[in-house]
Amino acid sequence: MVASGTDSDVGTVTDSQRKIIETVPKPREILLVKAGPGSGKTLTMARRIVHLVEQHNIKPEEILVLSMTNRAVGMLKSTLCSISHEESANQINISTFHSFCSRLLEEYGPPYDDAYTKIRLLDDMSWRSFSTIFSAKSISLGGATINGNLTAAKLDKLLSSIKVGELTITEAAQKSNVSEEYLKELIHYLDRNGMKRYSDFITDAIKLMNTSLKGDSSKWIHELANYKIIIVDEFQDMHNSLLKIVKRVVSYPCYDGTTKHLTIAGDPNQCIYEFLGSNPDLFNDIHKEFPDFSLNEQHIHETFRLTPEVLKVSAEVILKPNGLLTEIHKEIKSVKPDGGKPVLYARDTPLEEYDFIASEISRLILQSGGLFSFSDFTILLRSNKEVNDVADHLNEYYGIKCNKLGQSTNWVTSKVHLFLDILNLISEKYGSEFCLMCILMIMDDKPMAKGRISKLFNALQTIDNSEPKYLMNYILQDLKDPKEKNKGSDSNGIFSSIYKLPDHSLTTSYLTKFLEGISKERELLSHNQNPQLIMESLLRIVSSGNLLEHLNTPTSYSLSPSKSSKIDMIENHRSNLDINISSFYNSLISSHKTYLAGNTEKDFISHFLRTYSEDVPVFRSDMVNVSTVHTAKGLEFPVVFIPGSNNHYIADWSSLFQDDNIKIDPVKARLFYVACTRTKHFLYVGSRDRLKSLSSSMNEFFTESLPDLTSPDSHHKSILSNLSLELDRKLPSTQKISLGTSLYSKFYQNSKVVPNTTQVAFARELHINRQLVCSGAMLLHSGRKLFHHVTKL
Ligand SMILES: Nc1ncnc2c1ncn2[C@@H]1O[C@H](COP(=O)(O)OP(=O)(O)OP(=O)(O)O)[C@@H](O)[C@H]1O
Repeated sequence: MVASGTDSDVGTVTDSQRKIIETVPKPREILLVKAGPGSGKTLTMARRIVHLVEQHNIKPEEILVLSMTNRAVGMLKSTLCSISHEESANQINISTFHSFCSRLLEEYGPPYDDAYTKIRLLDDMSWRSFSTIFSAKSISLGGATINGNLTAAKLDKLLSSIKVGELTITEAAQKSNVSEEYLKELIHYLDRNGMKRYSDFITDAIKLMNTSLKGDSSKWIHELANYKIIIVDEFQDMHNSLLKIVKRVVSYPCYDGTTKHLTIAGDPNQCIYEFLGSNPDLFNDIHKEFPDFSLNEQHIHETFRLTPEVLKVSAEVILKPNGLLTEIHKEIKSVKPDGGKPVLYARDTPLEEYDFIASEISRLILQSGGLFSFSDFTILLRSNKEVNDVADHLNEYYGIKCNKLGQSTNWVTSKVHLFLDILNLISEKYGSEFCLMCILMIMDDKPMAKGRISKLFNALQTIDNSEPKYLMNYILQDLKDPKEKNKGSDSNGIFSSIYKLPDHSLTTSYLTKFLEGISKERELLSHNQNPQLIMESLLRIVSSGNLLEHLNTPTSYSLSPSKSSKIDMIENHRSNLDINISSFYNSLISSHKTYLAGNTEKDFISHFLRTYSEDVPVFRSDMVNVSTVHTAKGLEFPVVFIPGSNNHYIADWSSLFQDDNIKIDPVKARLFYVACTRTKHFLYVGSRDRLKSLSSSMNEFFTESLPDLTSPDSHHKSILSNLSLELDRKLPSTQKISLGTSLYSKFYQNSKVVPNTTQVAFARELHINRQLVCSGAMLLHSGRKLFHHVTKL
């Protein structure tokens, strides 16, 4: 039942939401909120927070909210701002686990351990460079050459096992037959420079919390002892190390001697991160994790997103046959009007399937008179490779522009990562000399470059390196006056003795110019830092020396055999480079917005260097969304396609639609459940088999008839009015709708519908498919033009 919502504190919520919102936050109790897809968990948590502050006298700084993704954090923050005063909403600490841990280490770490004064996130790309630089057959150490015998992958594995405590340094050295001293040096180097991986943040934060409790209460971490309420959203995704954080924070003592209250929310059937260690049974076993806490379990009984028909498919076709139908999923009711059965379509080849998707998109846009826009459509796939392939294909053959969700930070793993190394040097962050080594590797294009870098690293272990900028200053001094190398401190001249002139004059001159550029741009950016100025500085820096050439050259260019494939490679690389540079710039812009909205960092570059990898999807009305199911989690869209017609190429969901005696597959079922519950209105499922050849019960849930927006009877007319209400958009004029409809039919009649191609010989099949593709492309191309025409009316 939807409540009328007269209470100004609680607002328009259902009875079950209201009960959760108003539950008294008892100490040493867990409020366990289990709720299905689209039940408004985010809104319920936001309203609970407001209620706690306004009705239970809880101060905003006594509440900590932890979530898995930056997107979930953003959604909760914006919901909170919309229902309460922005000022008090901003006082509540809502963080992702990683940003909570890294901030804890930076803010509270130094009094306990000096090591916490310098923390730098080592992303995958830098970690790879680290492993590459320090892996070799022979390694320099203490002036001698020792047997290294390490590939980059092997070193990566070794260091990771040491860091997570699976192997001691001695065991790792014995296992891989390398010098223990060398491994020690590398670990020491990472520690000394505060170079941490994400997993280190979690382990170190737990260590810090434990250490802080060793003294009396005056030594406790103030912020943690102050929290009375901990709220964790998307609890089904919790994996072991994150659960450890929750347990540590919840059991952290309070100054007033009470125990904290924990509210957790989630849907056990949306647990799709088992490969990272999350466990769908955690919800049921929660008492084992918190044995001293009492449990108060509550459910939300409604879904605001799913139509009754989609809800039925999710419960009866997906959950029930796979043994996943629980009380919550049985109880849940849709508050929405009927929306028609989901469509199950079968096509023989991927091309036919794309043609169908492209035609449906154009049909719905046209027949709705432009009520739908391209970004209302989302295609959900299982892997990033499928996302890329489908997006490229739709773009190339049908002219559909695609927004690949979750890939807006792809630049992080491209050559554009160089910009991050430069920004680290500009801001003189700890560990920035490692960035300088990475850049030196690019500048030194002579054979044995890696050997020289590791020699430099080894030699540098002996000099005073307590300052983050020591390497840069040191090299500058050495470059300026190499004659001085035998004077002054012992360390003088190391660089020029490794990069000897004249052999390395080019590298030396590149490096000199580069370092001068860094000093100059640092000075300029010390007055004002905004995305445009930063971008200009970066472009000026890379324009000198060979960095621009490095950016412009594809990675495996020199290995490519023929001239024509080299040209293709360059073209492909340049267009990707364009995309990556503009997405880097977009990341700067969106990070700048969050920086201006209030943060703790002293300057914008520091803020950016901490948050650059956090991806918040941006929707573009002229682009269809293409995404993996994992990335689309937590999102909702008006129309969802889940391709699956061809099992050679696209994820094969077909076993889910077979009779119950087919093997139960809960992992696949949960993934499909997340996918199909992203839709607010229409759901299209691709299948290898026609509906009539599936078990007869499937007719009850699916249809092969496409949603009809144009039928003149009142029922169908109401589909468009309902859509306009739900999309919160004005219903297009009758003139627009009939124009779109007639243009669509005119075109549709002209396009040739190709018969089933399975029996046609391979060549002919290709030919026919090609025709089909062309007709699809023309259809959409005209659709696009018509769409603009219709919307202009
Ligand atoms: N009481 C309510 N009245 C009307 N709409 C609501 C109410 N509560 C939530 N909604 C709407 O329901 C939709 C789904 O909410 P939300 O995204 O929070 O669901 P969720 O439970 O987090 O779903 P999922 O687990 O699938 O991510 C949103 O559009 C939200 O605005």
